[in-house]
Amino acid sequence: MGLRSEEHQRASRIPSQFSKEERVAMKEALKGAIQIPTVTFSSEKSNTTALAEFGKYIHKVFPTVVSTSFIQHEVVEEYSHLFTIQGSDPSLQPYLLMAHFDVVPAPEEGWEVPPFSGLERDGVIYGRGTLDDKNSVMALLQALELLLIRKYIPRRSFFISLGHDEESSGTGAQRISALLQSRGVQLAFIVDEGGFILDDFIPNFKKPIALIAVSEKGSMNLMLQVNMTSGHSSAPPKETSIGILAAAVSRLEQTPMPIIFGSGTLVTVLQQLANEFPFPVNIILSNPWLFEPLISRFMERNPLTNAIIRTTTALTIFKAGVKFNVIPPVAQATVNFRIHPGQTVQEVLELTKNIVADNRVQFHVLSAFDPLPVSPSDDKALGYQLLCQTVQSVFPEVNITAPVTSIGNTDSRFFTNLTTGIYRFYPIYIQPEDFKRIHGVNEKISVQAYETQVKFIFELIQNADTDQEPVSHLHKL
Ligand SMILES: CCCCCCCC/C=C\CCCCCCCC(=O)N[C@@H](Cc1ccccc1)C(=O)O
Ligand SMILES: [Zn+2]
Ligand SMILES: [Zn+2]
Repeated sequence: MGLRSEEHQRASRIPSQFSKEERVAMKEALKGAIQIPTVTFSSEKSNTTALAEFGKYIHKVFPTVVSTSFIQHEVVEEYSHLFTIQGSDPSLQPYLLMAHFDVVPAPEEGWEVPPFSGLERDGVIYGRGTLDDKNSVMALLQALELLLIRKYIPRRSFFISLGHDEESSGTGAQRISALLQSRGVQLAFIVDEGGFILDDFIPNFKKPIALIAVSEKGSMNLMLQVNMTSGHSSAPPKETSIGILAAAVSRLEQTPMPIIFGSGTLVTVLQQLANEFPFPVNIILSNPWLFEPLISRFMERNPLTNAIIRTTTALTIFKAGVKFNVIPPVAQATVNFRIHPGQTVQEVLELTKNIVADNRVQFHVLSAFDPLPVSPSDDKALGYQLLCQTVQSVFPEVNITAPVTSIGNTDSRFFTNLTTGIYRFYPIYIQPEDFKRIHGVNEKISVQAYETQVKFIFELIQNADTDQEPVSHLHKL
């Protein structure tokens, strides 16, 4: 794709090379960020002292960003941050880079180092938020700081949105989206957390694959409730609220939602992978419809690939009973569904009621949204192409880039009114065991991976200064 003439790019390009002092400063800045325990416990409870401290911290470590005349910094919804970087060419449509600095809780059990210590061991920084998502927050500001120090003036305007409550599906990013909308902003594209460079994941396949998420699964939190008469445990009824509810949720767990294979990004990934395998795997992968049962059986075995082919059902909360000799009148359970792009909230609700098939069980939808629209990934999709171009230059060993659907949700879902091009991508290698560390124990990032993430943003911002305008796309579903 002719994003911009090579000659023009070369002339004004700032090389992504950082001095030893800069490299030390950037890793120390990340460690400092990890040490601020910006924990979101629930939508009602977060560490607001830490959230405020984080705001002061970014002022301290990125002095050039906050003092540059063409950058406006606003605090939104008390703790979130919006940076507006005014480009020199107002004819170019702006874009948005997003991340969040709240983190999920990290009880110390099982951690090799305290989760908020930011300790470095053997070239690896440990701590909650090193992958999700303080690394991205810090890399965005760090890359901008380094560009500004080198007197870089962007041509294309852009925004940096740093949310404070992504982990509780809060309002920080929503308010930033509303603010941009009230200012009449339309964006060329958005980049948020999500996809990554998958490494050593597929058996007997050693090549890395850059997965750029062009959509997100939908979600539903459904509360199931059973009310029965309470009483003395010495003369129990034949069935209790707990027993009926336990049987209902067990049926849900034992009856996975149907496999939906047909549409969208999965077929594209498989077809791209097909070229990399010898006979007969190449034939199987390039004809996914024909070999659907075989491929599905293989994908079902791994929780990550299983999540790609169906709506998932996760039993996450179970509440009943207060005393060993009292039959509780009420039992409640919450089920978290991640909805495949081929289904809707309504369809999943109906299927769930049919699986439970017990009219003593009541259903209460606590929160829900349908799968997100699919952003374009063709050769005219500016955001997607810029990410591919930057992957190629920063990770020359990665030859396969493919669009996927994110199995988790991101703050970018609140921005669908502002653009059709929403891409979710961490420019880092993730192996299966790293994936478990996100929201798990011993979350960590190597110093080298973090430096490369900064380099990626440094390059992406410069690549975005292309004359190319995005072609208007309708959302594909
Ligand atoms: C052929 C190989 C295929 C392998 C496919 C792997 C595809 C993986 C794609 C994306 C990875 C997902 C990254 C997860 C980022 C999600 C961040 C997150 O945890 N979000 C929370 C947000 C949330 C939402 C609603 C309420 C509270 C919090 C989440 O989704 O739970
Ligand atoms: Zn995250
Ligand atoms: Zn998260």
